[in-house]
Amino acid sequence: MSQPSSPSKPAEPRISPPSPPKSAWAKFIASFGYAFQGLWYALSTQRNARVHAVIATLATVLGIVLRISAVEFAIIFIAIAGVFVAEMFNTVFELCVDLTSPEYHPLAKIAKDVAAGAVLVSAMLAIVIGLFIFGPHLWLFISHR
Ligand SMILES: Nc1ncnc2c1ncn2[C@@H]1O[C@H](COP(=O)(O)OP(=O)(O)OP(=O)(O)O)[C@@H](O)[C@H]1O
Repeated sequence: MSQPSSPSKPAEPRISPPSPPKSAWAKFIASFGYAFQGLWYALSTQRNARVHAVIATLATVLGIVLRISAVEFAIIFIAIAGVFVAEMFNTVFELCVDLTSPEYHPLAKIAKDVAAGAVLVSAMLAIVIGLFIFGPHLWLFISHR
């Protein structure tokens, strides 16, 4: 088992402590703000999340160019969201592990590796879905040229 030379240090979040919102509405609105801060943290610190964002944009443009159906778009968006959600939970696990086990620990390794494996499963499923949806459209597009 190879040990990391120094376990990864999570990027310090540049998020100032929230001041407690007053009304129920203010709390509700603030919760959206916190969620967007989390989304921005994942996109700005995780290279894989940015790669997923680029692939998701390309898949959407390809869907428009190939005029895939609404149902096919819905399936593509579900696949895209699945990969993003897996990547964000992977980030959560990495941060929790780094917080609780900054030194090397076999269980920390397993936790991080399993979380990364979940992202891999969702990405492989997205590739299969992409092949099933775009494959026939691309075939028609190419064969009619
Ligand atoms: N505290 C630790 N104890 C044991 N092994 C660790 C520890 N931290 C990291 N590792 C091992 O190193 C690997 C890489 O860890 P790291 O935190 O850099 O994840 P990563 O997938 O490279 O992160 P990112 O998605 O941010 O690039 C983990 O999958 C795990 O095998």
